[in-house]
Amino acid sequence: MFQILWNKTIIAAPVRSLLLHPRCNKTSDIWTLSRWYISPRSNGYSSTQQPGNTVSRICSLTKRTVHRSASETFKLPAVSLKFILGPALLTVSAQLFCHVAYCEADVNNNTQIEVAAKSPEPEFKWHILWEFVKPQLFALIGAVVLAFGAAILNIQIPLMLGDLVNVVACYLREQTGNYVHEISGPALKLLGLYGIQGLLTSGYIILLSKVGERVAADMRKTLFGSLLRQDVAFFDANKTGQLVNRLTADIQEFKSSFKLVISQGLRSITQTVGCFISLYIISPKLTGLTVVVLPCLVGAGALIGSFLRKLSRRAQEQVAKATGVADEALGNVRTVKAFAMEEQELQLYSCEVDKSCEVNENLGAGIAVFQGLSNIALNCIVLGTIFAGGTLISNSEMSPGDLMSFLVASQTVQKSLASISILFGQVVRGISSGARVFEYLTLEPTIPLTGGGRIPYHSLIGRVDFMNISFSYPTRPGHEILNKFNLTLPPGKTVAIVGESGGGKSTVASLLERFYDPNSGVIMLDGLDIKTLDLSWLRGQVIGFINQEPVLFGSSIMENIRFGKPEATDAEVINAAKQSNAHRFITGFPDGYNTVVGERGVTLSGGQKQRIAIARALIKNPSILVLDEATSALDAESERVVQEALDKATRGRTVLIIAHRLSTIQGADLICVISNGHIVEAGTHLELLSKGGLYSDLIRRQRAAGQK
Ligand SMILES: Nc1ncnc2c1ncn2[C@@H]1O[C@H](COP(=O)(O)OP(=O)(O)OP(=O)(O)O)[C@@H](O)[C@H]1O
Repeated sequence: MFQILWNKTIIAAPVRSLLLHPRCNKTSDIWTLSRWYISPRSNGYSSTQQPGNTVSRICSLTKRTVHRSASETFKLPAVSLKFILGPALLTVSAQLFCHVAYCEADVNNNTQIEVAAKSPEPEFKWHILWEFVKPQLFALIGAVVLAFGAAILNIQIPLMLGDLVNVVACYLREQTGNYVHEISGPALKLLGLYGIQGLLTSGYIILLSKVGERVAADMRKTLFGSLLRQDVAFFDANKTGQLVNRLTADIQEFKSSFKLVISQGLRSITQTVGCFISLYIISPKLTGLTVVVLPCLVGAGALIGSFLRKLSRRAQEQVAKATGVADEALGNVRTVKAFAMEEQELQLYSCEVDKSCEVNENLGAGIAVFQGLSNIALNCIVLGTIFAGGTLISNSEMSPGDLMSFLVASQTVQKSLASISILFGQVVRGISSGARVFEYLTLEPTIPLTGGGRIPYHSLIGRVDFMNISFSYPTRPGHEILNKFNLTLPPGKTVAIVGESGGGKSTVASLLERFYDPNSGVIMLDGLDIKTLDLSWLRGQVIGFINQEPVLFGSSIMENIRFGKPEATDAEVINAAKQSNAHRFITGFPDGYNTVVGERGVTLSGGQKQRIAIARALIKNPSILVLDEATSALDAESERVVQEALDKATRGRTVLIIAHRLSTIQGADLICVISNGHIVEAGTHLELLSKGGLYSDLIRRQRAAGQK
C-alpha cells in the first residue's frame, strides 16, 4: 500500500519531491523568508535602498519591515514546510521569528524605549478604540462573518480531498467503473468549495482593509488635531520626532495589528481547533505521535531561538549606531562641509558599518545552522509520518484518502499555529502602539484654544498690563525667570525691553502670546485678564508676532503671507507685501507671488524671509505687534530695509520690541531694562543714558564690542 501511495497517488508526488529533489528542500526559500523575520532591517531593503537620510525614514522602513514580516509569515508553510508535524517546528520557528521581529522593532525605536523608561507605559483604552470602530461597525461585522465562513470551509477542504483520493486509490486498485464519472462528483464539490472560500477570503480582506484604513485615517486626523491643540509647554517636553512617530509608525503598527488580529486570529483559532478535531477523528494514533514529538521540538527551537534573538538584538543595536552616525552627518551636512569633515565622517560611519557587518555575518551563520537543522527535522518528520501512515494503511487502519486528509489538515494546523504565534507578538505590539496613540488623543491642553470673550474691533484700544508676574518654565519649575514683573504697554506706543542675554526678554513676549501662563499675576488687555479672552482671537487677530528667525512653510510666497489671514484676497496679500517692503523683490522673481520658497524658506535670504514674515503679521492688521529681535540676524543692508518696513508697520499700533541691538530701539517711546526677572530701569533713550545706570552700561559694552 505504501508503495502504491509512493508511486501512484497524488500524495506521493509532493512527498517524493520534498524528499528526493534537492531544490525542493527550499533552503533558499527558507533563507529568503528568514531574512524577513530574523535578519535586520537592512536585509529586507538594503539591496535596493540606501539607508535613509533621516532617522524617521529609517524608522518607517523598519516598521514596514516588521509589518511585512508578520504578513509574509503566512506564506512560509505554503512554501516548504508542508507536512505532518510541521506545526510543531513551525510554531517554534514562528515564535522565534516573532520575537526577533519584535526585538527589531524595539531596537529601532530606541528613543521610544528611552522615553518608556522615564515615563510609565501609557494604558490601552478600549473605549477610545470603540469610538473609532463604531462608525465602521457594519463593515467590521461583515468582515468577521466572512472570515469565520472562510475558516469553516478551510476545515472541510482536507476531508473532501481525502474523499477525492479515496476515489483515485479505489480506481487504481480495482481499475473498474467510469473514473471520470466517479471523480467528477467530489472534484466539482471541492472546486465549488475552493470558489466560495476564495470569494469569502476576498470579501473579508476588502472589508477589513476598508475598516483598517478608515480607523487609521480617523486616528491620524484626531491625533494631529489633538497635538496641534497642545500648549507650547507640551512641545518643550516632547521631541517632534517622537510625536511624528506616533502619527505615522505607531498608527501604522496599530492598523496592521488590528487587521491581522481580526482576520488571521479568527481564522487561525477556528482552523486550529477544527482541523485538530479532524486529525483526531481521522487517526488518533497519528495525532498522538504528533503530540509526543511536539514538546521536544518546541524545547530545541526555543533554545536556539533565544540565542539567535540575543544575536539579532546586538546586530540591530549596531545598525542603529551606524544609522545614528549617518543621520547626524547628513542632518548637519552644512557644518560637516564647512569644517571639511567629510573624510572623518565617512571613516566614522565605515567603522560602525564594519562592526555591524561582522555581527550580522555571525547572525547569518546562526540562522543558517538553525534552518539547516529545521530542514533535517522537518524532512525526517515527513518521512516518519509517511512511514507511520503507510504502516497504518498496510494494517488497514487507515485509507489512502485518510492519509491525504491527515496531511492536508495538519498543514492547515501548522499554518494556523504559525499565525497564532506570530499574532501573539503582533497583539502586544499593536496594544502598545495603540496605547501610545491614545495617550495624546485624550490629552487636554492646559490653555484652551477657544472659548472666552472677544473685544469688538472698534472698541479695542490695545493697552497691555503685566501685573506682578512670576513665572518659571514648566520644564524647569524651580528656576524663576520673572519675579513680580510689572510693565505697561500704552496703546499706540512702542516699548522696548533690553537686558542681559537669558534675562527673560523673550519670555515676556511668550507670556503675552499665552504660549505659557504665569505662575502668579495677571496680564491684562484693555483691563481684561487675557485668560478670560478667546485665545484664537487673541493670537489670530490682535497680536502680530515677528521673531528673529522667521519660519516659512515650503509653499508659495502668496500662501505664506496668507497664513496670517486665510481669507485674505490676493490684493490684501500684495498690499501687506508692499507695507513690508517685500513687493519689489517678490515681483522680481520669475514666478512672482507663486514662487515656492523651499523647505522652511531656504531659497530666500534672511532679509527677504523677514519681510515676508512681517507681511504675514501685518495682513491681519494687528493692534499689538511683538518684535522679538526681528533684525538681529541680518546684515547691515538687510537690517536697513527690514527696519524701514518695521517703522512703517509699527505706526499706530501698540508695539513690544525685544531688542538685543540697542541701536534699533533708540526711538522707542519707552525702554525698559530687565534684570533678575523684573524691570529695574525705564525711560527714553536719553533719560536712561543720563541716568548712567544699567542701560548706559549696556550701551557702553555694546559699543566696545562693536569696535573690537
Ligand atoms: N522653553 C523653555 N524652557 C525652559 N527654559 C527656557 C525656555 N526658554 C527659555 N528658557 C530659559 O529662560 C531664561 C530666559 O530666556 P529668554 O529667552 O526669555 O531670555 P532672553 O532675555 O530673551 O535671552 P536672549 O537675549 O539671549 O534671547 C533662560 O535662562 C532660558 O534658558
